[in-house]
Amino acid sequence: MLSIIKRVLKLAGEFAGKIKLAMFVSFFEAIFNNVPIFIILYILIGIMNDALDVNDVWISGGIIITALLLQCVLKRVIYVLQSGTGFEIFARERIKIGDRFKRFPMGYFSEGNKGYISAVITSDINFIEMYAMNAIDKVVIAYVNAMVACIFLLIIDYRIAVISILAFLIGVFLLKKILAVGKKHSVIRQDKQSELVSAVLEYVQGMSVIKAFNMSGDKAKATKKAFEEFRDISIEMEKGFMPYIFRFESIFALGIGLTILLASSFTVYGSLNMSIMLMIFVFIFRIYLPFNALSLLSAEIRIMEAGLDRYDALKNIEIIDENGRDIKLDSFDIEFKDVSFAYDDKKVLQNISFAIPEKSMTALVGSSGSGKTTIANLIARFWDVQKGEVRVGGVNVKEMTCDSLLSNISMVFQNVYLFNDTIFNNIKFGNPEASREEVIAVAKKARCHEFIMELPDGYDTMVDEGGSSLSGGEKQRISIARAILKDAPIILLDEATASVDPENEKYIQLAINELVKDKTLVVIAHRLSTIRSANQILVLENGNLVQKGNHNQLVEEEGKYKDFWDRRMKAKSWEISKATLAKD
Ligand SMILES: Nc1ncnc2c1ncn2[C@@H]1O[C@H](COP(=O)(O)OP(=O)(O)OP(=O)(O)O)[C@@H](O)[C@H]1O
Repeated sequence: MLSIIKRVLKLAGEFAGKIKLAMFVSFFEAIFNNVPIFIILYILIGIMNDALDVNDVWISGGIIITALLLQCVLKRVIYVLQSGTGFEIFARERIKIGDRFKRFPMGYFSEGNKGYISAVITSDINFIEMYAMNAIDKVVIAYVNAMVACIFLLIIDYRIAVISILAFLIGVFLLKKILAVGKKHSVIRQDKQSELVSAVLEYVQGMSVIKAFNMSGDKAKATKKAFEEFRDISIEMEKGFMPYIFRFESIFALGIGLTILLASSFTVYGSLNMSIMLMIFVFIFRIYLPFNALSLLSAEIRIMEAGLDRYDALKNIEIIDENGRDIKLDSFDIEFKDVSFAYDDKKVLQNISFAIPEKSMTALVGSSGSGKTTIANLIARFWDVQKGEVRVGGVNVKEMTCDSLLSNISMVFQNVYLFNDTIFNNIKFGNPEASREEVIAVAKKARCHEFIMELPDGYDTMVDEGGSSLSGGEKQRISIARAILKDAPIILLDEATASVDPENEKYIQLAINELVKDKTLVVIAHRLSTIRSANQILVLENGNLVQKGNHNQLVEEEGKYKDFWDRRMKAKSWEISKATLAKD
């Protein structure tokens, strides 16, 4: 119970002072909460012993009203101190973890982990921010009430106090057990919840494929299985701690019963005053009832603890640039020195070496799966190489922070992602400081302005998540506008292979021409004209660099490139003759 308070305080950082102050005030609020009961008992005893005058009654009434009013004031102070604190803490934590995500290796963002991340950032954190402050309050009040009642019982009759305190200690022990059992199950339950989120995400994201291939049955089955597993573990969890809840409540029932029996017997046998007996009857409930409330709260606390465990685990994922420095580069050449790389066990690049001079254009060519995208990803340090070095501007990328490296790089890839925001903000993402005029100027350069102006709200038109409301060509031009705005000296570009209509292709090419002026350009090239105009062509095959040189040099050599070029030229002439035949 107390551990959840410690953990929330640790997480609270600069807000910890406010929470501690709220706890301190809660302590007094709980004390004032007991005052009316003492006074009522005082009045009762006075009346029974015929020892109360009107003055005493007035004073007692005054004390009760003052205590109740003070309690209201303190409640208000607690509310002011606590209100919004949970939301403040977790808004800050979400921003912090969001920043950290940028520094995780890309490999971490697998489908399975996406579900895990979503579950932690949404369900787990939401739950904690909603209930943490309330839980802290209830725990403090329960402990203070029990403490006051124990002290009171010790003062008035040690025999009864021993019984009550014993039952109370056994209850605390059982409460710990309930939490331990609950925590064990909560971990499994929350893992199942991540699996459930992954399954739902995959089901929804893949809906177009599922529909196209009529697979709704199979995929729905997987999602249904995830729902059923989640249901089963939730039921198992309830069953797991039910015996302990039963024992916990039984011990307290036994404690209350025994105390009442003893107090009545002592009174009958004359060793206890009747008024004291009455006080004991009242106070015995003051010990047990708050703890009973805590047993109910234990369900919330164990979910919070498991959520905090998962959040801590997410925060402790090793970031890729732990030892990186913010380095400002003076030059923007790129070098691979004997680089080997594998995705987990899958070897993808073997002993690759090449140099890309500043402000030159290098085309990566090779069959599908030969490792072209991987090379681009390694330049941006989305992953770290296992052997060799990737150097940018003469500096090993492992020595830099991701932010300082990526400030020099723009990536324009085929699978463009647009955020669920306005077109304007999607472009501005390239440079958050840019003015509206600058955004419009780059949109014009990227040949987006015309189609944006035809949208219902122009630049303020909302884009659906992922950009699904725009065509592939339009999305790519927006991503080029974003990159032009960033104005990074290094451009990593994946030319479109997907067939866009000739009109769109012309516009994309014009946009790219604007983007790459005076830049170090690495292009995963598919168009023959791009390949031909590159200063350097790197030919890859199964993760090996098999040839390098410019077009004129490579077509003279026997090898992969000449085969590839001859094949492409043949295909092109075949396409031309087919078009001529069609015209004839
Ligand atoms: N995240 C990943 N995890 C595991 N394997 C991967 C990952 N990304 C790529 N691969 C594998 O690495 C190899 C090289 O992939 P890469 O995307 O670099 O090739 P490519 O030449 O760009 O292919 P394409 O032209 O089809 O895009 C492939 O076998 C691919 O399946």
